[in-house]
Amino acid sequence: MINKLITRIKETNAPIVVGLDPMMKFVPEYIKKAAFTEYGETLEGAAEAIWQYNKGIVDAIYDLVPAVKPQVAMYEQFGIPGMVAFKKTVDYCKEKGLIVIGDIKRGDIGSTSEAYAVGHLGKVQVGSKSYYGFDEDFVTVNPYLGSDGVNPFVKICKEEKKGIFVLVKTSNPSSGEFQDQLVNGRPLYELVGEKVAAWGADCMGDSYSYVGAVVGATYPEQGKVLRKVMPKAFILVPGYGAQGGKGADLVHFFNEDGLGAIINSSRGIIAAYQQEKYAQFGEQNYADASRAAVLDMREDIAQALAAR
Ligand SMILES: O=c1ccn([C@@H]2O[C@H](COP(=O)(O)O)[C@@H](O)[C@H]2O)c(=O)[nH]1
Repeated sequence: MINKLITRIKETNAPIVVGLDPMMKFVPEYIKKAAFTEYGETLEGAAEAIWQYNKGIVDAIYDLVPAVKPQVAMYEQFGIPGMVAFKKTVDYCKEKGLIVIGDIKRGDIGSTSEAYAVGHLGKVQVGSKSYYGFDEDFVTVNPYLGSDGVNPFVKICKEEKKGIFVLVKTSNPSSGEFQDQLVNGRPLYELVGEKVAAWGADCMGDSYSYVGAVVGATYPEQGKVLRKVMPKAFILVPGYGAQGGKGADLVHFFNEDGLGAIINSSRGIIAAYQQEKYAQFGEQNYADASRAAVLDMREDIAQALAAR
């Protein structure tokens, strides 16, 4: 899957992942109205609304980008109907040829991590049969329980030819509270970066490992260091757009080959129509606004890379 991701990045010329983080406040009124008319103001109604909203966005951007990243929390808050909408979104994106990165941030003791890995990347055994659960292509993994929380994901990735992105240095303001703590004089995120390189060493695709990392665009200096610590890890970079990250902040996340990073934007793209810059599209054309935002993001990144 890492090879496919790289091929699609080259084909689209867009190292971009569109974050599918649907919030009800982003869903246009006409979509909510239709969903609530059919299902009432219920969890089912909300789930239908976010599914229809997602579908509109995916139809508008699927030819421009290699990948999408549905954030499971945005679906989980609507209980079982929300998780059905998550699965429908995963399947629809895959039908459209998109690579799906499930932002699930899981990681637990080994036996529990194994169940998470089976449920999201692999197949679960039921008697003599086996079934895919959510069946994303990549998932995000929280490594802070140590190797036994990560290894089950790596094992399933090997079997299924899928991949993971391991949280190394997250984009949020308080990420330094623990991640920047010095251990033997070095920040913890650097040690985690070294572990990512080690976990990924025997998980190589043609040029990059399918054990990747998450490093926030909001920490460009740390990104520069981590790029060197994990030269073969693909870096998923959230924090662009709504969290303040800009094209110029991203350049050090890429290797000299122009590859090695994929930049996420969620709110900045899916709720573009609510921004002044794209307001002319209006609510009815929210998906066209998302398409315009992807094109602008692609240009921003291309300019930043050309100027480095
Ligand atoms: O360090 C991290 C890890 C994950 N995320 C996730 O990415 C998106 C960002 O959304 P925006 O709307 O583009 O800010 C969201 O799903 C986060 O949970 C992150 O932001 N930082």
